Amino acid sequence: MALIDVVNLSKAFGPKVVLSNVNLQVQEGESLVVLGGSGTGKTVLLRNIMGLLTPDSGHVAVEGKIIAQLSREELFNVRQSIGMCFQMAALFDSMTVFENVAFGLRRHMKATEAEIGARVEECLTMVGMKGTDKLKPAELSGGMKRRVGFARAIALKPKILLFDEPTTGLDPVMTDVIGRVILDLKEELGVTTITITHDLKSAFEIADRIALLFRGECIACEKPSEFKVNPHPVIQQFLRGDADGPFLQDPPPPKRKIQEAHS
Ligand SMILES: Nc1ncnc2c1ncn2[C@@H]1O[C@H](COP(=O)(O)OP(=O)(O)OP(=O)(O)O)[C@@H](O)[C@H]1O
Repeated sequence: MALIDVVNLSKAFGPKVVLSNVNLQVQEGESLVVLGGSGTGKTVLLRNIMGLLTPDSGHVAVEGKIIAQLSREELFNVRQSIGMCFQMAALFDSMTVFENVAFGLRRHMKATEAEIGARVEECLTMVGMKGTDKLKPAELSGGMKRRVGFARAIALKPKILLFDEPTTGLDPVMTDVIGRVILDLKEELGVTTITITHDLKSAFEIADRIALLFRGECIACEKPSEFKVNPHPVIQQFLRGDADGPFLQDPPPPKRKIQEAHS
């Protein structure tokens, strides 16, 4: 049985169909990377997995439990097993790094201050942020903020980690650092991960399998080596990062000659 099972998932907002019959299975310990153009429903997929959105049809099951059918208490328990790493880290600006990482522990665990302190230090060490506990988010770089967000997400020892565009806005070197941190977390903690990214280099490093969403449908979900050579024109255009091809709904502006562009 897959740990995360997305079955014929469809979701629309008014007339806008965002996800249409999406099927994805993620096995325990596996790392799935979800690619897709802007606005193709990648975040909507994660929000359905977390039970923050309800499918119009189809379902998401986590450990065999259909998310949309759970009671509040059951959903709360399933969410405890999922660590969410939000786009741009989403830290509480008024709190220190320590308080940000301790936040979930204080709310969900009956632990002494010493136990909380030890767990916060352990999590910060795991993401290479030891010694930053007294800093405020404003004092951190973008990459450091993401790592603190990861530390907060792993604090409650989740079985599943969801990363929503963990490298957006970071330079290529920091993007690589974040990719390595995700790999380390997966290996050290044995967690199952779903990562949404636009960064192909990290995608190929992190993924056991890569899925591509296109116009609401999942058009591929396969090993990186298979994905790379999949002849589907949308996949090949996405890999090339080329404006010409079937990927864009509207045709791209015509290519101008270099001379014209500089005149
Ligand atoms: N709660 C909502 N109400 C109405 N429309 C929504 C809602 N959530 C998402 N959408 C729409 O669904 C579409 C897909 O959004 P989503 O955030 O999943 O895209 P994405 O693939 O994650 O894009 P990006 O890569 O740009 O972050 C968008 O057009 C968005 O406006």
